[in-house]
Amino acid sequence: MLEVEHLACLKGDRLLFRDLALRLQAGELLRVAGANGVGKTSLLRLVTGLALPEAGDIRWSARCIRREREAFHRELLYLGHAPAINDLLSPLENLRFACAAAGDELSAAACVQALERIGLADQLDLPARVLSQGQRRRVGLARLFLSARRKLWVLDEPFTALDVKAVADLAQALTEHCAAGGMVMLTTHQDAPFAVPPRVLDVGAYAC
Ligand SMILES: Nc1ncnc2c1ncn2[C@@H]1O[C@H](COP(=O)(O)OP(=O)(O)OP(=O)(O)O)[C@@H](O)[C@H]1O
Repeated sequence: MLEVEHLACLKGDRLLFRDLALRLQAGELLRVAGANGVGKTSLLRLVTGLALPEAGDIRWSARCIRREREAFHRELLYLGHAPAINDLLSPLENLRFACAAAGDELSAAACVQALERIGLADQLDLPARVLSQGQRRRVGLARLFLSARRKLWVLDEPFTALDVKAVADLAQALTEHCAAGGMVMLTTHQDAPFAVPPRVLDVGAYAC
């Protein structure tokens, strides 16, 4: 379980939010909502341990994520709002690099399968710089199909630039991850076709 209590986020000299609390249990999908600039991305970065809070506690399996950083990160998949892609590399090379950097030893065949599943069968070997925005997004999202063992998926605007079918497929993949005992925490400004509407956390309710 992910537990957050009394969380405060400072940017420069501005307190974005304070006293934010959330709980995410196995099987749950949480949508982090709020206006532009309210602090959704900032919250995701705090929860993943990529940024430090001004105040508050973040626990994974009842342990502080700062003290158990490595164990926490083994169970976490974080995809930021901008696809982290090297333009000179192909989708396959990018995916293999991202997996290796995260400590996942995966075969080329498994990566090819994930890219095919996300709809990039015809772009496997193209340099990433020629890909469309939606295809670039898909390169990053292919990691979802290789990350079932990572319980917590934290996704910043995963639906951006995807076409209607890809949005539906992604919503299905996230639902399946939760059904298998995983957890998803995401931001999105668009309505995604989830079979069951996700629980919503409004960051604006904690704004300063
Ligand atoms: N040095 C700084 N001083 C003051 N405010 C800052 C500083 N750096 C960032 N900010 C503010 O912190 C906020 C960061 O917002 P964040 O990216 O978390 O918002 P968001 O809710 O994800 O927005 P969006 O919906 O646009 O993606 C913004 O309002 C930004 O203006």
